[in-house]
Amino acid sequence: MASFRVKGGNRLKGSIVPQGAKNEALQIISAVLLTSEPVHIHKIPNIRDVIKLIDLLADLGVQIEKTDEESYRFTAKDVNLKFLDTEDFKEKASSLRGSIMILGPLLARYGTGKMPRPGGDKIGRRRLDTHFVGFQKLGAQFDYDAKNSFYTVSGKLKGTYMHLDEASVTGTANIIMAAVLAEGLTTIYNAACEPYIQQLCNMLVRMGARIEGIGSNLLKIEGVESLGGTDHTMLPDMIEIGSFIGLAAMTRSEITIKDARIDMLGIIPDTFRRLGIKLEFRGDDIYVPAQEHYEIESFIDGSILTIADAIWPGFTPDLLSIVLVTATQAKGTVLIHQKMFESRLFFVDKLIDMGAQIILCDPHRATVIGLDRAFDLKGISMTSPDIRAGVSLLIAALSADGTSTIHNVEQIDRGYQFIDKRLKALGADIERF
Ligand SMILES: CC(=O)N[C@H]1[C@@H](OP(=O)(O)OP(=O)(O)OC[C@H]2O[C@@H](n3ccc(=O)[nH]c3=O)[C@H](O)[C@@H]2O)O[C@H](CO)[C@@H](O)[C@@H]1O
Ligand SMILES: C=C(OP(=O)(O)O)C(=O)O
Repeated sequence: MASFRVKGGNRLKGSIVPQGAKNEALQIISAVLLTSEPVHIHKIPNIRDVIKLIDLLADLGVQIEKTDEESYRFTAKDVNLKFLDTEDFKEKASSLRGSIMILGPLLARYGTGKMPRPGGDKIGRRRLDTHFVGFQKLGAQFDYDAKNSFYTVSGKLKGTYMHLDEASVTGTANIIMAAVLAEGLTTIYNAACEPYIQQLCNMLVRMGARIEGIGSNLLKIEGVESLGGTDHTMLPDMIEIGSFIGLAAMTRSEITIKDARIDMLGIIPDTFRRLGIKLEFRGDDIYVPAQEHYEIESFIDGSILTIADAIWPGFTPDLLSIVLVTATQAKGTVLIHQKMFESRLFFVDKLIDMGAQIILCDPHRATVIGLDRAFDLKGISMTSPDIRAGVSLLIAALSADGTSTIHNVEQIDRGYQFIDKRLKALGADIERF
């Protein structure tokens, strides 16, 4: 188990380039299984979950060539489906959430797909019903071996109308990837439409898929016989961008986030602005000036601001922990409402130990009463429970008085590329041990 030793209090300064988006990469890399032709993908983040997925594809027989630091060419000509029956597959596929998205492509192209219960953050119940109900609606047979938590889907797919019970991100991606090769028209209503999904759809269209409604919650997909190769470049990771905004505000730092694709950030910049954080758009860069104080807005009627997660184009749940930690040094009060996940707010105990004023109202809601720098948080020893809580604790530690130790930073490495090295380059005092 790796750890970070963080000496807080340094002001950071400089420019940082966001990595390619983690959750987009997991979809896009899965989609290479849909074609026998080469798919050349750029801006692939060098993070644990993505490396694990690439390894899984290599085990399945996909030819993989690293063409530069952040680019790989994938050719899924001869896929070895026997690997799906091995213990090795079960172990590897169950170690990340994103692996679930190889199911749709395998089912569509080979008529069969298997998967153990996938891994990912332990942040509450994470059901997969949307994925499997969608596959079944497309005509697939579904079997669940409850004893071994093993899912199997098989059959020839036929387009249909479906209204998803929830706008699941990975569920929508999986169903889209199945439908592009199904016979006839598939209509997906209540589809997720995150930038990750838009990017996936745009890539599939370049591969020859016929998809209408990209960016909306109503997708119409006319199945085609086969798909060809393409080139694809990942968007900058919007969750990293939000994390850097929070980090800059908490540590009174002046940071420029380069090439942020501001047009794809939705409500994220305005949500940080509601905490009182000043942001300037300079071309496609986001400049965050050093800020001694920032004041949380109230609603127009004077009531306390609530920041809640919602499906896109609402505010992503993956940034709520970062908003929460950032609010601890703001002036004012905010209610953080994590609607989607049940166990994502428990990390606030550690912030409370550091001196933050937070009331955990219930598993979904926490009220943060900002300290307005009346005093610094103090460094403590803590363990990173999940990827975004981990980064929030890192931000708290970097702003704190004294030294903190954060254990289990593999959680952070799942989604933030070389984070210690990149923050050190901005002046952070952080050691991995
Ligand atoms: C690998 C990957 O891409 N992971 C992301 C993906 O996970 P993932 O695709 O697993 O998440 P889902 O979108 O399926 O669901 C997330 C949670 O929200 C709930 N839910 C979802 C939709 C809805 O309309 N109502 C509702 O309550 C689900 O029951 C679940 O508890 O999307 C999540 C939601 O943005 C992100 O936190 C994860 O980082
Ligand atoms: C919850 C997340 O990831 P995963 O779905 O891979 O667990 C996340 O990226 O914040």
